[in-house]
Amino acid sequence: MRTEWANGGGQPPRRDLKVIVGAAIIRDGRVLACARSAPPEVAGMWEFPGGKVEPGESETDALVRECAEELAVRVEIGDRVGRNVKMAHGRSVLKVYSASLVEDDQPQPLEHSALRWLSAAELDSVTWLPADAPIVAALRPLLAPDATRQ
Ligand SMILES: Nc1nc2c([nH]c(=O)n2[C@H]2C[C@H](O)[C@@H](COP(=O)(O)OP(=O)(O)OP(=O)(O)O)O2)c(=O)[nH]1
Repeated sequence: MRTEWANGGGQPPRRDLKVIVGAAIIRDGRVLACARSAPPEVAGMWEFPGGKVEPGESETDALVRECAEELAVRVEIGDRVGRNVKMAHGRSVLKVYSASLVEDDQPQPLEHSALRWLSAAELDSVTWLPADAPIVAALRPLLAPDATRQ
């Protein structure tokens, strides 16, 4: 007998699916990229600030918490950017949202080794974590085309 699952995908729903959220913080036509400081295998690669959604937490709440912890900033969360990206053989999924800084909050690299504001033309000047590639592509039209135009 064939089993139909409520998610309609023909796959058993994963109770252990880990959701990782990232914030594409955009200011003056540039996005904030953050260099990971750990673990060693990904140190120096670039990502969006964020992390795991904790049990009972919404994705938006997780982003607000992670941006405060990692960058000491307040953010307002906007629309999704790009698609869900499956990671770790489908055990986790990356979801990125656009975000804006509240007032004049200035990001501080509390957990990253460097921060950079990138225009569309500068997006490829850093090495992103591999899972971020489709997100970076979807982000491009939302940014200023080069570093001089805003
Ligand atoms: N934050 C973030 N993580 C990403 C991105 N792309 C990507 O593959 N990841 C991966 C790296 C990690 O394996 C995982 C997130 O882990 P993390 O260490 O940042 O999450 P966390 O702050 O909740 O971790 P923890 O130290 O509290 O356990 O997702 C991205 O753009 N942003």
